Amino acid sequence: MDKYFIIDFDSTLTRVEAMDLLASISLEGKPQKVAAEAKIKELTDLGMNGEISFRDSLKDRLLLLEANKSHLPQLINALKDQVSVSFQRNTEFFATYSDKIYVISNGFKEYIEPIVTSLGVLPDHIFANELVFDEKGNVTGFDENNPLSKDGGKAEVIRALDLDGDIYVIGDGHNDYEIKAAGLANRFYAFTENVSREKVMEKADHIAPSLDEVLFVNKIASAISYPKNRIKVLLLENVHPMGVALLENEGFSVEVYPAGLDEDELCEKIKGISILGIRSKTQVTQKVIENANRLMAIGAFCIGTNQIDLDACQDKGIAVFNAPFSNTRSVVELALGSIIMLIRNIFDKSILMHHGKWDKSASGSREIRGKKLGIIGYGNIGAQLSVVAESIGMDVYYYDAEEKLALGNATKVESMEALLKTADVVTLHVDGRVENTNIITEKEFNLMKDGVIFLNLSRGHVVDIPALKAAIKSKKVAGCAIDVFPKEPKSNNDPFESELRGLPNTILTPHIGGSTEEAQVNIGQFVPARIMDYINTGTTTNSVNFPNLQLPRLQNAHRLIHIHKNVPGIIAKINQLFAQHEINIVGQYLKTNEKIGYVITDIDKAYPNDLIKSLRDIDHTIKFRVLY
Ligand SMILES: NC(=O)c1ccc[n+]([C@@H]2O[C@H](COP(=O)([O-])OP(=O)(O)OC[C@H]3O[C@@H](n4cnc5c(N)ncnc54)[C@H](O)[C@@H]3O)[C@@H](O)[C@H]2O)c1
Ligand SMILES: O=C(O)[C@H](O)COP(=O)(O)O
Repeated sequence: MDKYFIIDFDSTLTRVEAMDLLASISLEGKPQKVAAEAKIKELTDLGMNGEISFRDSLKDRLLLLEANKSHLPQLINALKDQVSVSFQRNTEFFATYSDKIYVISNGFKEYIEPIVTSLGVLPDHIFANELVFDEKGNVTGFDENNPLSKDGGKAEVIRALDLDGDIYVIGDGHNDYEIKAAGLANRFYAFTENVSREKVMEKADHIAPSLDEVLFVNKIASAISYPKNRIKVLLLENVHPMGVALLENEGFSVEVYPAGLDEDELCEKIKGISILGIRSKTQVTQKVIENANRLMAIGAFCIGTNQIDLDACQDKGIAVFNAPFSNTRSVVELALGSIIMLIRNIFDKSILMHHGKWDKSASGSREIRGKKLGIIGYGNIGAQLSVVAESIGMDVYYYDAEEKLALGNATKVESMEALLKTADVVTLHVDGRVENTNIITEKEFNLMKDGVIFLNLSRGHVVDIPALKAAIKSKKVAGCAIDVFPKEPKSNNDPFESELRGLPNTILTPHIGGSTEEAQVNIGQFVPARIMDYINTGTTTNSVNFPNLQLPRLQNAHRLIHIHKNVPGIIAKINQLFAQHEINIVGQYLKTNEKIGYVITDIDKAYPNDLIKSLRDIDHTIKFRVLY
């Protein structure tokens, strides 16, 4: 049975309503422009939702337009840039199926024809209204005999066409659904790439966020390997709206959740999800990964990735990305600010003031100038803090488990013990690996100077909290700032429990070291960009668990992405298959780490179907996908 595609024009084939665009041209410079444009939009929506008769909507809009023939070339030019993105990329569909595609619109032929014929639609497959002009070229109305100027006109046109085959209607308006309602179409696809109308979507057989989706469900070759709307994204823990918007604009189906989820909840939620976005709270455990049946990538919208079982992800071919330095500066500023507040006992003084007590005294208050700052963990945050602290006069010492270049005049110390004995202020900036659990216990506090200032803005589990409490009570620690806790509430609605509550000169902050507008915007841009690069091109730059490969843009080729266990002979097997099938390799890229191999092969477009199956079937294959 032949399939015919009936495609609407305004807001489906183009991103805009052409009459809105015409209004902005024809009313340019006129005082009534803003009001008339708003009214035209309102009338369009009422008509498209089926809330007023189409003919009334058309008449009223034309009256408001005050259009003239001379406005049309400008309109056509503007419309050329407004062809819907998924239609632009699927010109091959128009070329291959030109005898099966009809554009039927209640708009006007005068501007529709030049746009859709340039896509490859046949002139005699275009049905639309026609404008009527006076002798000065002013639009005075429309051809009232044209069936498309009447309610139910689209159905009438299709009936007259008497097409022998299945009829699939793609449109955003109620008037498109009416074709199906009249019993003239087999399926109605509510097209939502540009506008989503609830009332129309309710009636649809299928919601199509892009033309690719229609082609995909009809098993017609599309310009992209997989419709983006089928890629489900779950974003937890209040990821910044910038990140949400970027992923939505990419066409993914994004679900947002404000808090973290516990293991069991996530095991349920993760099913069917292709991209997971989290922050520091959500534990992505082995069990979660076992339940993740479609997961391709995880974005940690933060620095730390200790909350993710990276090995389990690797074993399942799930790439993990983070934002390694987007909030570094924010943590540094909070650390420095806290040091000043603590060394002057500001918080306790402020609390007294709020209780009406005036305690003016210099006793126990000091400057930070010349004090010895001891940084444990001289990574991105530790090193930046070193520079900033030195610039306001602190004497910086650091200890890192790895060899690190001293910045400015900072002094490298050979052991943590030596650093603890030296520093007036000890600040922790180590990463959250399991081995760092309780690296600061009673023993380490005992090594510190009496009256030390202590900060932890790294991870909660690195400090033994009862030992810290004892050190504060004994005045070994004169002040501390703690931003991270072994157990943190799941959301802002859950209570905060800690032994540290109520202790003197103790600044407790709710894990906000990286929570500034600037940092969250940076992260909201950085992580989606890495994820989209990975999904669209296979690029793994900045992945924390995948071999890092920066890949060129894919041009006129198919990209085969093969993730496998790093065992000998896989590349040979892949290339053997290409040779057997006489496939021309355009480019090949390979990188391995201890556990996995990542091979990308760009090949000529033509390849037999069984090649894909053979590649998937190679022993030790973890994941395989094709991009084009
Ligand atoms: N409070 C917040 O909101 C917040 C924000 C951002 C980052 N963080 C946390 O801050 C920490 C530091 O972040 P970063 O970006 O600088 O990380 P990083 O990976 O750049 O630096 C960590 C450094 O610690 C060193 N290190 C690890 N274990 C050590 C140990 N036992 N002794 C000495 N050195 C050790 C590493 O060699 C590395 O140089 C991380 O735990 C991160 O999760 C917290
Ligand atoms: O790892 C980080 O970047 C910090 O711990 C911040 O985490 P958050 O995004 O959960 O605040």
